[in-house]
Amino acid sequence: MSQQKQVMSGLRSIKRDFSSNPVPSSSQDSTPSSSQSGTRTLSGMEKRLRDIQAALDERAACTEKVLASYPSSQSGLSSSSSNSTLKRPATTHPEPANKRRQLPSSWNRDPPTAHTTQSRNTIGTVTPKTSSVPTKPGLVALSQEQTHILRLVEQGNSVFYTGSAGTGKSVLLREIIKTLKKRYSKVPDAIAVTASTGIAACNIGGVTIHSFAGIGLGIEDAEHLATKVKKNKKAMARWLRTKVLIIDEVSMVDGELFDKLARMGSFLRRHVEPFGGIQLVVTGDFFQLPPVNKGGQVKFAFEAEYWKQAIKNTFNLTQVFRQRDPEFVDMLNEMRFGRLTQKSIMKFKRLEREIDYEDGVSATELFPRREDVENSNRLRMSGIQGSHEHIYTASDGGVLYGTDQGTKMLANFMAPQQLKLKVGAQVMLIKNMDEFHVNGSMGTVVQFSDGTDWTAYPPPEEDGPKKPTSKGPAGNEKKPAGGMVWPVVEFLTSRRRILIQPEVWKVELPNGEIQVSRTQVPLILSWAMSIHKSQGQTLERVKVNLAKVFEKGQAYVALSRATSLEGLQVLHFDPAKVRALLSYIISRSFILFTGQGTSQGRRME
Ligand SMILES: Nc1ncnc2c1ncn2[C@@H]1O[C@H](COP(=O)(O)OP(=O)(O)OP(=O)(O)O)[C@@H](O)[C@H]1O
Repeated sequence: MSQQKQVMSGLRSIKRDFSSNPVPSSSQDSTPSSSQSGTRTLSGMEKRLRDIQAALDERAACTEKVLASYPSSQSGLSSSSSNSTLKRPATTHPEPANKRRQLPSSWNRDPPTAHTTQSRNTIGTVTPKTSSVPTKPGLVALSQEQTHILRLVEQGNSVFYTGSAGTGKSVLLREIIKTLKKRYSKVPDAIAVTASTGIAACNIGGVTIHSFAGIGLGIEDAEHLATKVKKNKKAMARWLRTKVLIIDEVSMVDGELFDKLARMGSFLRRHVEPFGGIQLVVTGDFFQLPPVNKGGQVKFAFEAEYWKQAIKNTFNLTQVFRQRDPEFVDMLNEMRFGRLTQKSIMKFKRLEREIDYEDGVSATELFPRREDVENSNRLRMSGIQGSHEHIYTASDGGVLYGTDQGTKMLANFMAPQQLKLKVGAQVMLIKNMDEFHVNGSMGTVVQFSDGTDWTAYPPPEEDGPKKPTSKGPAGNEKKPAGGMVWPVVEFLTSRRRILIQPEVWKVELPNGEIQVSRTQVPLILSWAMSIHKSQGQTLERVKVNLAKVFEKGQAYVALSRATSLEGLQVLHFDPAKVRALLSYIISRSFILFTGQGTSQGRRME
């Protein structure tokens, strides 16, 4: 029975009930449950929580009204419901595919499927034609709550949706972008896809919010910035033509910046509403990485003056897809909300053990600093003896190529400028290929080949003549004279050997102008990875040394990348480390918008 239980996270309210999830006195709890508040004198903080709860209830009621107006027959789900409350889907969700937050260029070329997302193969493999290409697991059917949000966006509503790690925010965002781009296919520049940071922007094929707005560092006040934009034809055109502004990883958007953009939009578009009436689609998890603190007090976007006015619909995705073990989901949620029970603390501490992976593919160690990542990967590479090193140098381009800005943008790509590989190197795929080989899939380089004797995957014609498949044993490198050779990777989960050829990444403005592009083999060394780059990633084997984690939110981001407790090793677990961001958020009452999460998925009623 428990295996059938859907893994849920988060509430849409603080009206939670801890009776089935008691928090012992030893827990890290600092926020009262509302059930307690009615029975004794309320503290100042409790009163504040209660007041904001009342305000939140009002807003939720408004959102529910909008939902209720949406006809259930359009949900596209078998278990559609006209009930305004977001319900748990009636059916068990399909097998989650390991995907990371990225919108590969190949994604856009997919034929549109009704509210399903499917990655597309672009790379060769040795898989013989007879092995049928599975399609089902790769089809990610949006859950009911994801579909509701998509519908609201389609109806032109400004929306902020959040959810704990692994609740499918990125999957939904990809679908929203795809749907909107299709709808506005005849209106150039209508959809602006942006994110708070370069890395996050690259992951969704967009630009940074600064870049979109044309504000440089954005230090001046809104009036000055607007005057600056007026003198910049391209930036001005973007502001005027944009119909929908998408902002991903909003937790890292500074509240002051949000207000400046809101005001700029009003000036530039001569429209009294924040952002000049542009529809907003904002997503992120405020419990993950916060805005970069430039010395002063951090102000989150939800604390911005115009936040409430700009975004009338707030949602919390509750169904966790990344982790399927309810115990792990609960542990992560306790951590997210700073309510770690003694039991969970002990459980996390027990994850210090070494894990011996018999297949030789070790866990990806997540580090806060890039230098540690590079050193770790370099050390492991140099430990591989007797194998020739292949160096792949990226081919870069775009209108900003060669400028400082362009160089910074290129540095945000997951794909490195120079990729050094050997037979035996542990790698991670950084593009989606098919349902089993996705961004985040781990494997080992087993040989290099020019690809002449490899079949395409999936085969172009089911009944066509079979081409010979490469059967080179691991380590048997083929180097045809004068030709390029590409790495062949044996993937951990599928056990398939796939020839990996270059792919293209682009930073593109809404008008289609390519700011920078990079063509590179879509692999990175994966013995180690930075926590920043891991954000949005789904990893089966993860190792984190919490003694090295220093930034707020990093511990939660790092640990929540793992799909299971079995594949997670945690060194120096310290509950204090994971509390840091929470105290930030609680002090700003954001918890009220997200609530307590459990595997049961309690919601606002
Ligand atoms: N509707 C769905 N059905 C099945 N699997 C899904 C669905 N939505 C998301 N997933 C899967 O869940 C995993 C996590 O999804 P995703 O990366 O979108 O979550 P997220 O909320 O963006 O996480 P994070 O905040 O940690 O980046 C992925 O493997 C994704 O394929």
